[in-house]
Amino acid sequence: MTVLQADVLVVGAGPAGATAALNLAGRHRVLLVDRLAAPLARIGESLPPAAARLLQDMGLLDAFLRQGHAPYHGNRAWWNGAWAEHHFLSDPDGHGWHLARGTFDLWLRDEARQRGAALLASARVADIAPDDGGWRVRLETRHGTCDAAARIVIDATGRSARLARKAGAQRRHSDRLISIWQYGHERTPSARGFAHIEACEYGWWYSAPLPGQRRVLALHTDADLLGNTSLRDAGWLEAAARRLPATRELLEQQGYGADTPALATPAHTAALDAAAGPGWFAAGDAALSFDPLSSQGIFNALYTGLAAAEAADRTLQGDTTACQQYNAELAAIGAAYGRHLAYCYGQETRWPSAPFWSRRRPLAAR
Ligand SMILES: Cc1cc2nc3c(=O)[nH]c(=O)nc-3n(C[C@H](O)[C@H](O)[C@H](O)COP(=O)(O)OP(=O)(O)OC[C@H]3O[C@@H](n4cnc5c(N)ncnc54)[C@H](O)[C@@H]3O)c2cc1C
Repeated sequence: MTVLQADVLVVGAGPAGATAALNLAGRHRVLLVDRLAAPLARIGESLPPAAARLLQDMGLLDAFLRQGHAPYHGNRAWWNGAWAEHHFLSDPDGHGWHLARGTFDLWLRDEARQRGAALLASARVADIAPDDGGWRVRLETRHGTCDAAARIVIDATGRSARLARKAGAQRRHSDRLISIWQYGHERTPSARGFAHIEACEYGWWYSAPLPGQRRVLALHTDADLLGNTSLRDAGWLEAAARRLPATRELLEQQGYGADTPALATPAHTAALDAAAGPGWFAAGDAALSFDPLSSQGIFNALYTGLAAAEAADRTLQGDTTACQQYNAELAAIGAAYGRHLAYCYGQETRWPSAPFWSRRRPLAAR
């Protein structure tokens, strides 16, 4: 059997994996593998302003700006019975972006390839085992099974954290949040470029304008709080959104009409007990998955993809401290995120005994 040889094998070509690969390519032999032929259309489109600095540092900003993503000027939230607005006008980095997500993910994947990473798409990792100081990985492709050998692996498989768990790391979930979402069109183009959020007794709603007069609408609630029949009714999500005072007003103003089926996707907070070990690093959602209320998931994927690339490079050069430092950095990011999230949920106090909100109250306040 042919064995593909690489210094670094990156599994998962989402934002984290593609970023890790493009930052290592040219310096090392990089193999980037993804089970999908091309990224899927998916929710997760609000990119905060600070991402511009990261993209600039990686030499990607000019190409990114040519892609026509919609400007994201801030958030408007109906939270605790009042409007809270956060404008990026005062942000030194300027505005953020509402991404055409498929275009963005595909472009990053392509950048990795152009910088010299070998891309193997439609290939799934079936097994991984330590081998000769590195790793041997079994890949299932459209043309059959093949093996890859690498000195370092980067797990960028998203929420499944497939490789890190195989390497012995444990993934800890903090809640059971899910998102039910769908796309639609809007008759009136969104002039303000704001993300909209509205809290309700069983969770919170989100909507954002997308390029091309499109809009995403989503409900975030705990999996056990969603009625069994909800998803079987095609019009349920939009009808429920139109019963909420602030979201109804937004959808009416924009002339929104849903035109895709509603899909459910996991959106819980989770983290690995270790984000790296001997010869492996986890980046993006694989290491730390964020509640979408934070709007930090893609930024975190870019940041940790870059950090994992740097740690892998140092390890290949014989630095034995890179793994430990990476773990410490990710633990600090996780702790800061946890404090910020608890603060945001703690600001909504209208339904203290509702399961969704009481589960999110700090232990000391219960
Ligand atoms: C409801 C919801 C809303 C969100 N909204 C936002 C938002 O507004 N802003 C924001 O910044 N973030 C948001 N996010 C989070 C954001 O989408 C993720 O944080 C981001 O996609 C993480 O990137 P990643 O590369 O780590 O993982 P992913 O994007 O999940 O990529 C993982 C890749 O690994 C591949 N893969 C998985 N297993 C294997 C395998 N065994 N073999 C080969 N390939 C494999 C997959 O095909 C995929 O391409 C949201 C998330 C959810 C759930």
